[in-house]
Parts: sequence; structure tokens; C-alpha cells
Amino acid sequence: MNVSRHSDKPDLDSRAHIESFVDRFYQRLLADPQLGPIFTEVAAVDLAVHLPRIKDYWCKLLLGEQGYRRHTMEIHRRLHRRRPLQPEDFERWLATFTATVDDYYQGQRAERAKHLARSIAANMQQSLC
Ligand code: HEM
Repeated sequence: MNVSRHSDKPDLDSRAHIESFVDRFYQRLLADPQLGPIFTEVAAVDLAVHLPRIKDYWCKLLLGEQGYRRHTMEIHRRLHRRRPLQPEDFERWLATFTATVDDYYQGQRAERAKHLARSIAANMQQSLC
């Protein structure tokens, strides 16, 4: 395990860091040829609405903030009916998430974020696919 005390990467331990993380994660998701169109064409998300929700979601999971109160599974179930989410989509989503964390963040909350993303993606995939 890397226990360097001189890392200049921050942890995902504040709303400011989580918001920057989500912006960076979505830059990659939206530019991805496999996943980008699911956001831009299938769901046609309004980023001005969607990104603040994703930021609240991760602030809830990592910081215990109570801002996010929506039915994430139901939203993906609806999406899945329009464009079936495949195992390779989950793999790509998770690889993008993990790479974005590892490129910019380090620490306990960063590890927790990757762990949560992996287990939520596995649950979601199991219940949809
Ligand atoms: C194959 C993998 C995934 C794809 C392609 C995907 C795609 C999407 C899309 C297109 C939306 C917008 C849906 C809409 O507004 O109609 C969305 C919403 C969301 N996704 Fe995912 N997703 C994936 C996996 C995940 C996972 C594993 C998580 C959690 C760890 C997650 C968390 C969220 C959240 C919090 C929202 C916001 C829902 C809301 O409006 O409150 N997604 N996703």
C-alpha cells in the first residue's frame, strides 16, 4: 500500500473536492464513445440539473450530508428500459470512476468512494441485468 506522507493529492473529504471530482468524472463519461451517448442522447440530461444531483449524492455517501433524496435505482430501471445497460457499460462506468479518483485523489474517503461505487454498481447490475 502507498503510505506516502508527501502526496499532493487531496482526499474526497469536502464538498469542494467532491464537486471537482464529479466535474472531472463527467468530463470523461460524456467524452466516452460508449457511455457518452447514454447521457446526451438516451437520457438527454440537462447538466445544470443533473450535475448538482450527482454532487449531492456523493456528498451524502461520503460526508453524510442529507441533500440527496431520490430513487436512484428506479431512475436507472427506467433508463434500462429505454437502453438496456449491459455488463460492459457497468465495467466502463466503474473503470472511469476509479481512474478519475486515482488520478486526482488519495486517502480514506477516496478509497471509500471506489468501494461504494463498486458495490452499488454490482447491486445495480445484478438487479437490472
Ligand atoms: C452502466 C452504468 C451507468 C450508466 C450508463 C448510468 C447512466 C446514468 C444516466 C443516463 C443518468 C440520468 C438519468 C435521467 O436523468 O433520466 C444517471 C443518473 C444517476 N446515476 Fe447513473 N449510470 C450508471 C451507473 C451508476 C452507478 C453505479 C451509480 C452510483 C454509484 C449511479 C448514480 C447515479 C445518480 C446518483 C444519478 C442521478 C439520479 C437522479 O436524477 O437523482 N449511476 N445515470
